[in-house]
Parts: sequence; C-alpha cells; structure tokens
Amino acid sequence: MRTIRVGSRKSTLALTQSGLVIESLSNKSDRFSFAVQHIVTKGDRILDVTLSKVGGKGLFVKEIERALLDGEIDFAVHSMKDMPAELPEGLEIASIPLREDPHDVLLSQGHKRLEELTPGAVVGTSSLRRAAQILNVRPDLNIRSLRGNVDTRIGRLKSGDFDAIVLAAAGMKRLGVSEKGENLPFNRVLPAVGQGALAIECRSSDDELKALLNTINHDETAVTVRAERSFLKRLNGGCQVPIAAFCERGNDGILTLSGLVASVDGTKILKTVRSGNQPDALGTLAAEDLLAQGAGEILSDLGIESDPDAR
Ligand SMILES: NCc1[nH]cc(CCC(=O)O)c1CC(=O)O
Repeated sequence: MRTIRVGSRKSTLALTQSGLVIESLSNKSDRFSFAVQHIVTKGDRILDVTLSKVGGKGLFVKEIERALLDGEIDFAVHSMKDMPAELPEGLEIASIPLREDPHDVLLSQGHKRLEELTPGAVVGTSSLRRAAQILNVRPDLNIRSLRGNVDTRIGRLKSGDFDAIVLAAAGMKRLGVSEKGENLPFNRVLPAVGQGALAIECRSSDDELKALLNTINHDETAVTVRAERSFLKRLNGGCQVPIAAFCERGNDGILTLSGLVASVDGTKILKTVRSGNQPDALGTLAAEDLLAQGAGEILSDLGIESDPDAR
C-alpha cells in the first residue's frame, strides 16, 4: 500500500477541499492511504497588505509547488482561481473535479441586494475584479480592503465594520456557511477564471498517482476551465488583475465563454462572448477580442506587463 502525502494550506477552506478530494479518492481504490502535510504560503503569511500590492502571481501556490518538486509531498489541492496561468516545468494539473457554484455572493446588513445598498455604503473585498465590477454598476459605493479567511470576513460584516462583503459561493458551500446572500448574476459580476473549481497538482512523472487522480476528473469542468485559463494566459494576467471569465458547455457540446477586463475603478469594462469547440483556441480568441478593444492599455495602466506576443 502506498501512502500518498497531500500538501495543504492550513486554512479551513484548504483543509476542507483537501479532505473532500481524499474522501473521493479513498472510494476509488484501497491500494492507497493518505497523509496531510501543512504548508504555509506567502499569501498566508502576509495578511496586512492588499493582495494586489504584495505582487507576484501564485502567492498561495509557490511554496506548495516547491514541496512537490522537492518530493516532500505527492499532490496538492488548490482553488483553481489561485493558480497562475502557467505551471513550473515538471508539474501538472492532473485532475479537475466537478465544479461547485461559480457565483460571487453579496452578504449584507439587513440582507440588502446590491441595488438596494444605501448610497456610499462600505463594501469589503480585496479582489480588484469584484471591486471594479461592483463600482461599474454602483460607483457611489466605498470599497474597502478585506482580507482573511471566510470566517474572519463574515465576522467583520457581523461586527458592523462593513455594510456588505463579497465571497465566493463555492467557498461558502464547501464550508457549510449558512448565511444567506445575493448570488450576483454573471452580467453584473463575472467570476474569476476557474472560480468554484479545484486544481489537483502533482509531478508529471508520477504516472501511478495521475491514473488515480484521473478517476475524479470531471470532463465538462476540465474543458470549460481549460478555456478560461487559456483566456487568462493570453492576457498574461494573475489573480491581482480585474480579469474575469466563465465558460459553459451547452447540450450541443459547444463551449461559450464570456470574458472581461476592467479598469480598477470600474469606469472601463471590456466584454466579449465567444463560442467554439476547442477550449484553447476559444480562450485565445476571446482574449484577442479584448486586446483588440484596448485591454492591453488597461492591463498596462496597472503596471502589469501584457505582452501581446506572449502565447
Ligand atoms: N481568494 C481566496 C479564495 N480562493 C478560493 C476561494 C473560494 C473557492 C473558489 O472560489 O473556488 C476563496 C475565497 C473567496 O474568494 O471568497
């Protein structure tokens, strides 16, 4: 029997996600046992600055990838939206299980909807993507930085520090958070690339483990997320850029991707909707739509390099 070492951040969400994956793998084979190893990442250590100011992509994944490459752990479960567009040589996303609800949720004092918030209300989020899209429809709102795990953030809403906060539905559902909120529709707030999906990362050379992980891969999730990540890659963005995308596969098998790039203040929002069969080509095409509309200038205004020749 092989013991598989699973690297996980220590947050409740990370441990819950790792636990869910281990449980479904245990149901597939009894030739393996699993041991969880805690890893502290840069994103966990730096809590006092807005994530976009910390800089660098993949704040939550770098240390975990080093542990994978050094052979200290065998696989890791990440939130897909925390994954940079490109992985280090020698590692791969071997499995993408069924996606959870990809929406963002507005939780507010008195259960007000986004449209009903008092003018000037204080909304907590550290996501430039959420801030930009909310400001686009409600430029009067005051966006304030709010970091920390899901429980901390809900605590800051309850204590009255904020009139509203925005969280991913997926995280709330996986943690069993019972608070009721408004599911923000995609035409108001389009989710982060990969939101709601998990990425199971391992060494490309570990064929035995890859075969096991493949048993919990969900084809539709994997294909749609692949299109979203191809879009992200063409725009050369990380989680600290107001980039959003969501791809669906229709009953006819056709993929439809909605993508967006916004200025941080929400005054400029470029959008595209494209359909196709091939996820990589579709993501690239949608990104090139936005580049043709001027997305390059928006991204470079942020001081983030957007190399039009990067593939
Ligand atoms: N940014 C942190 C993070 N990374 C993944 C999730 C939730 C799970 C998901 O979106 O897949 C969250 C919390 C949140 O955004 O509220």
